[in-house]
Amino acid sequence: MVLKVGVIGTGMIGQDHIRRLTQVLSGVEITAVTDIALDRAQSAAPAGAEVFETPEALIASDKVDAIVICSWGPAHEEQLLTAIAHGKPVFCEKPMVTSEEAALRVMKAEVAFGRRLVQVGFMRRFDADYRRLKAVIDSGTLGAPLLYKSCHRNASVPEGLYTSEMPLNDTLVHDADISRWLLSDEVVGVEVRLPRRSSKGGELRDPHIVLLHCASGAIVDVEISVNIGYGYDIRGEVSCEAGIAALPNRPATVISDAHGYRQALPADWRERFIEAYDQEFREWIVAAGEGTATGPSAWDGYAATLVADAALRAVESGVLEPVTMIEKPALYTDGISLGQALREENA
Ligand SMILES: NC(=O)C1=CN([C@@H]2O[C@H](COP(=O)(O)OP(=O)(O)OC[C@H]3O[C@@H](n4cnc5c(N)ncnc54)[C@H](O)[C@@H]3O)[C@@H](O)[C@H]2O)C=CC1
Ligand SMILES: O=C1[C@@H](O)[C@H](O)[C@@H](O)[C@H](O)[C@H]1O
Repeated sequence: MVLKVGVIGTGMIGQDHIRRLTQVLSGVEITAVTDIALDRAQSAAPAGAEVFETPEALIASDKVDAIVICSWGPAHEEQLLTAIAHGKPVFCEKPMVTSEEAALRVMKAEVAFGRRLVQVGFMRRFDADYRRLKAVIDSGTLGAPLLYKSCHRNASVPEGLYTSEMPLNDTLVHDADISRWLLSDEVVGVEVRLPRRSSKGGELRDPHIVLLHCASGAIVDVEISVNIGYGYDIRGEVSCEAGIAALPNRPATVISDAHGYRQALPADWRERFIEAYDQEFREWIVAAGEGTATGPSAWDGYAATLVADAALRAVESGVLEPVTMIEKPALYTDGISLGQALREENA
């Protein structure tokens, strides 16, 4: 069976996902696209795909079995709710939504539907290096994880379009999600420290140091730098009781010249995570073909949204801001996490 997919939002990542769904992966066909900029949808539409004027019309169409949302974060909620109302599996780029209330509405709709339909685009979980790092931590050979350092450095962001909230509600969400997943923990509090402001990026608040306090007591130390200039540099190192486990540097040709030994860095997320996005969609196509979703869920989207909200509050307050989650609905229960186990043990 070939999965018929409609894509909403044909900007940078929408076009990259259209490329992988048409040129790289099998078992899938793009039958529909839409964008508020209709001319962009028209030029991005693969041969044979219909260009719809609205997301609602695309989602309702019988040409579409499943949806891929690549519009801007604030537009995601309405598009997710429409897809759920039609009972169609939906892949939604991060951030799932941009407020706690919106995340609760999406989960409520999915829970009422009674089956998982939503997969959120936290592609790091599909990256082979992150998967190997998690396997080491889960094996327990290094003992309990105590600290995780996560460096998230973008070469540049578009001046004016990328606002001072976005390092926290658009970029940090990846670190929040990967930390919860790697450490099998939950974030219970967030602090933010603002170092000297980078002169690149005008009025943009950059960089940020964010401390995520986890239920187990582990602390995650995140550097978000969005105008680092030299490339897209993603690092991660977990300090455990009996050793350290770290992401390797990406393999690249070693150049020797008058400047010494060098290895190229990826330019941006498309290059660094190319295989991760491919794998994320491979797994999505299988689940969506069965009328459901696996991988990062609406619950994970909710958890990351709470961290972003707390981080934005922490910038204003300068103190540790608590993160309080609702009880996990049974739809999202996939075994007890380490954080939950420790909380119960300490109760
Ligand atoms: N997982 C990842 O690594 C990445 C995720 N993203 C996420 O993907 C989303 C899109 O990001 P980009 O492609 O970089 O942005 P972009 O600005 O290049 O593209 C967004 C597109 O969505 C369209 N759009 C916005 N609102 C719409 C609506 N209500 N209905 C239909 N179309 C609408 C815009 O006209 C634009 O063409 C964002 O949520 C972003 O955070 C982006 C880059 C990497
Ligand atoms: O999701 C992404 C972008 O939207 C975001 O702006 C970048 O900071 C991230 O590194 C990238 O993965």
